[in-house]
Amino acid sequence: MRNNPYYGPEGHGPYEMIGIGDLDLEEGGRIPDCQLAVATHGKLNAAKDNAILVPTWYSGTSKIMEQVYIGDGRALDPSKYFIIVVNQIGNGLSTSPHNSTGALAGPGFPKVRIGDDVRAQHQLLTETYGLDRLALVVGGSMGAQQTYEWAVRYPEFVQRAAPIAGTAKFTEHDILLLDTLAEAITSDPGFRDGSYASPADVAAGLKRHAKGWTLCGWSDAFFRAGRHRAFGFETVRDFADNFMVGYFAPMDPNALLSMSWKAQNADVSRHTGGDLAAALGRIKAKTFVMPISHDVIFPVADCAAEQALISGSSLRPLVSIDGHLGLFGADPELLAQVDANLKELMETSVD
Ligand SMILES: CCOC(C)=O
Repeated sequence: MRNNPYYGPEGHGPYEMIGIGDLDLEEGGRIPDCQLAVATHGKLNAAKDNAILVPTWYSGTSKIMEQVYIGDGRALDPSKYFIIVVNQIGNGLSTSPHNSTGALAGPGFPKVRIGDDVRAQHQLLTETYGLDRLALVVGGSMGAQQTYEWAVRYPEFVQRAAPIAGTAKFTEHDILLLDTLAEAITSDPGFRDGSYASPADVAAGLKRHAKGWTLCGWSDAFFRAGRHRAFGFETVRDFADNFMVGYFAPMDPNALLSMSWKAQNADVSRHTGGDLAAALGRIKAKTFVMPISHDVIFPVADCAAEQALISGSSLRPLVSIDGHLGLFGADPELLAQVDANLKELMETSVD
């Protein structure tokens, strides 16, 4: 499926495409002429010390980060900071299965790791913007995985880190969860091992994928409180069959599967031969670990266990019955807690 119309500036702009040359991948593949879709907000100051990096999460793009987290008066305030939102490789805007050609197209797209994204982002920031540090790296879910990778891989570069609703090493439970969600797609005969002509051919698989995400992305309390009605849907099934199915239906299955594999294999202890404590011990950034109270994918306990291994860090649970997809910003109290913590973190001086 070439150039899925869902992934364009109309729905996700403005952003610019920035080439970083050939990207050799940790798994052995190579992306020739790798293109990153980048959205910036605000201006880089003369000292080049007001830059904030915001990576993107699974299924998301720079657009939702702009809509939900960035604005005058917010913690991520473009009038104070130069905010760089980089779309992860494989998310449909940056180099991805549907916009690649030849052997890389569709099912041929190579395995991309979190570390590949972070190395590509580091190259972008140093070459395009001339940065030698980041005031903050902040991201949700897979954005948190990239935040941890940044803080471990480039400890001198990252002054502050705010992983929201994510972990540095994906858990066994979560690996099984994403296997199940991926199989919901690949078990659709219309998927044809990734050689489908259009996402519409994989509608049944994407629908099952969406219903799985309905179960793990929100919380039982969210539905019990009738929060789905805030989205305009009377019943839980209506919310699942319309909002969630409608969300995933236009997306490229190979892009989703590329990001899913990436998420499953997120593990900063790759830097230290499997020693997670040693990897997290490398972090120099002032770190606020910010799980969401009712998140069933990245429970507070999983995030707290990692936070305990990061010197000088602070556990800042965000209370919201919305669960993991509280990230989408439907709970204003969650966003208020995010901003209060990020503002406090940004006021924390770093040597
Ligand atoms: C499992 C990763 O989920 C997101 C939303 O990134």
